Amino acid sequence: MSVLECRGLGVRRGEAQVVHDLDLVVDAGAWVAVVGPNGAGKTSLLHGIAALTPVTGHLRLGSDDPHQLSRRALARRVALMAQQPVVPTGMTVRELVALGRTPFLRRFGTESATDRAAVQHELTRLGLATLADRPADRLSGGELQRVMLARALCQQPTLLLLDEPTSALDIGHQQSVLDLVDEQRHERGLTVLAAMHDLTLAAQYADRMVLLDRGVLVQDGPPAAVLDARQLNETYGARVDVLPRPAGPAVIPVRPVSR
Ligand SMILES: Nc1ncnc2c1ncn2[C@@H]1O[C@H](COP(=O)(O)OP(=O)(O)OP(=O)(O)O)[C@@H](O)[C@H]1O
Repeated sequence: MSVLECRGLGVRRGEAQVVHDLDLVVDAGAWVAVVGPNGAGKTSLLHGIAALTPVTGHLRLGSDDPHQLSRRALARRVALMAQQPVVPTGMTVRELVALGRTPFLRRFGTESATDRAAVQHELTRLGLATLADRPADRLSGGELQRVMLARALCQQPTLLLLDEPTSALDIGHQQSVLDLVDEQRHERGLTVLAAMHDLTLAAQYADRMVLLDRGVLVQDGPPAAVLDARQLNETYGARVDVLPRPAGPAVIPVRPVSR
């Protein structure tokens, strides 16, 4: 059963068509990395799927059109960890993470013991327990990124959309955060669609990669097939070597040797 189905999907931003005629079917429990150069349309695609931006064509989450679901129903199914999170002023880390429980709150917005336990659980798992009472607008970029992931996981979604989830993280936190998402995938069949610039890291976690170029899906397959040096040169204008490694291909930037 597919969790996500896009057929002939289009996304416009302002006057520009930024995603064109995109076909993508994602099965339950898969991890699909969305890669491509700056401006390729990765964020626009994720925002279209999360019903934050209008789309054209066919889009289904299971059998539902996300654009027709109520915000509450949609938030119980899909969580987006945004690339540029909005942090309300005056909110603590715990309160910001607790926003992930909003779709589960009872009438009058009261938190249950289950909601509080879910928040504490994610704070602890992401190493944020000691930051819980700090103002959320006074965190480092990497701390905030982990807070936003904790909030998304609190939603207990079926589909997790990650937009550059590790861009501000040091190498240790990159691995621990992606390991944690992968654990959720195996424990409860979470499906992951993640826009990532680090191709080597993306290849280690995703079992499938889709490559966007100027809004068009140009490659779709296992990382070893998509990460081809010639293709990457064509799409990114990058000089790279691609080395086969047991955990997935490693993409190494190559600087021409100067004389
Ligand atoms: N609100 C907007 N109004 C008009 N154009 C926009 C808007 N947001 C994005 N765009 C344009 O849409 C195109 C796709 O942008 P998008 O953010 O989806 O790309 P991306 O692949 O996520 O890029 P990056 O890797 O730089 O984050 C870009 O040309 C961008 O300038």
